[in-house]
Amino acid sequence: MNKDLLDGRLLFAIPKKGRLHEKCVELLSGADIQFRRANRLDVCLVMNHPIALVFLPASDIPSFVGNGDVDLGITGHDVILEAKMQDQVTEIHRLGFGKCALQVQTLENGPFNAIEDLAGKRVVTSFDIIAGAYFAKIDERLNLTGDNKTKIQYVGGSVEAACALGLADGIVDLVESGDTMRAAGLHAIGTILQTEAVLIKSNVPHRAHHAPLIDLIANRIAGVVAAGKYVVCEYNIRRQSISQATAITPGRRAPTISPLEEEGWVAISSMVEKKNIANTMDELVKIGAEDLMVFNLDNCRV
Ligand SMILES: Nc1ncnc2c1ncn2[C@@H]1O[C@H](COP(=O)(O)OP(=O)(O)OP(=O)(O)O)[C@@H](O)[C@H]1O
Ligand SMILES: O=P(O)(O)OC[C@H]1O[C@H](OP(=O)(O)OP(=O)(O)O)[C@H](O)[C@@H]1O
Repeated sequence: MNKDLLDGRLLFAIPKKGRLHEKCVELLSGADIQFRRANRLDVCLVMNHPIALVFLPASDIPSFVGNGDVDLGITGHDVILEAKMQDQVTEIHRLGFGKCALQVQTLENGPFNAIEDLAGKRVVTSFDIIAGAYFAKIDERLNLTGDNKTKIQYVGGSVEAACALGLADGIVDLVESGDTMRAAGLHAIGTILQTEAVLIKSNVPHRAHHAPLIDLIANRIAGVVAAGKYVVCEYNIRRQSISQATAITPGRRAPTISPLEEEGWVAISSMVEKKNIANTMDELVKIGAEDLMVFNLDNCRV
């Protein structure tokens, strides 16, 4: 692509493959950031904003944003810490996907069942910076020095195989459902951190002229994320139950309450967190709510 085409455009880095890619593309579509990516091309122009998307490996995005080569990016919180870029980037929003935990794991029927048991032993991981810092603190606490310190070895993938192959006494790897860990005969003996995908911007000052466009995109993305988190719950209820009903569905600011044509009844409409909706409906039915309806949101600003 001709470099002049990028002049003046905000550069926005998106994971080019892997766990986060598909969700990012959905998020861009929800925020009406329109693009057509030619086959195998890693840079593409957004049609309805002065933005160019740059498709990069998730693990490279923190340093591209942190060094000011691109303005905005989406990647995992874990990846930012692993790249030691937490002071060079600002995490604008958590995005509610790519949620998992970075855990210390050992063989289920093996001798190492606590973090302290692993201190001084061999740990294999793709997160050698985070795991190194974590075990350095444990070594220090246990006064392990020199050759007695925990040995951290980097591998690029298939970390879960390292214990069974006899290469490691423990591993540090991401766990979401736990299927990979269980299939490899491992169990978790400690959690180093919880992570999810985040929208990040560069702290490099020469990128500051893009601030209004960054705010616009960040607000749109926040709207799409919130829309995925909430539903709208509407129901009818007797007037004398309003205070109980509003305690169950307080809404974000307050519920909307409208009179019904039928004497003594009102309709209440309120945003409810999706994960609580089944319990909320049970409680509403118990206090006499009728005609309950739940609607998904396509988009919102809250
Ligand atoms: N099982 C998972 N569940 C949820 N999020 C995950 C999971 N695995 C990884 N992630 C998140 O996605 C990020 C990228 O992981 P992913 O495995 O897709 O890497 P990748 O850059 O595509 O590397 P690779 O090419 O080795 O697969 C991780 O750093 C983490 O934030
Ligand atoms: O707890 P689970 O739901 O099983 O997820 C955990 C697995 O997901 C990630 O790998 P991924 O499947 O993305 O493949 P990778 O090993 O190629 O990175 C991670 O490295 C684990 O192996």
